[in-house]
Amino acid sequence: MSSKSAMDMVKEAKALIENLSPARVQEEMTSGDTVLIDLREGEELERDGKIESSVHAPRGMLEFYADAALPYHKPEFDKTKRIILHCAGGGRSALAVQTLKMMGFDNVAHMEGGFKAWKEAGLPTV
Ligand SMILES: O=S(=O)([O-])[S-]
Repeated sequence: MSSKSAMDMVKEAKALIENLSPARVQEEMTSGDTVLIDLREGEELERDGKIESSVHAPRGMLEFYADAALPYHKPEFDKTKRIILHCAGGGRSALAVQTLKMMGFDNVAHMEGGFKAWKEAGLPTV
């Protein structure tokens, strides 16, 4: 079996998913019915800050947070809502979009470039 690098997997994922600019994410957030999920680790949020309206759900638990049949389920993982994922640089979130799609989330996208791109665009953090 041939093996793939992490970056091969991210590249393949990005070709199949919705990649949103930080400006587009901000725009969608003002519409009210969009959930922004931050997949970074707690230490990253403490060190670098966060986007105010985001919900923290570290990627390691993603499948368990997203599965409504499990006690770990987080209500923000709602298949009827628009969900946008972000991480630090857009790699983890691209892979996570694919995972959520496999789990039946149809309206899910990620922020290209992640929190770094959001900050570089001069958008607000807390
Ligand atoms: O997954 S990452 O792009 O934040 S390193």
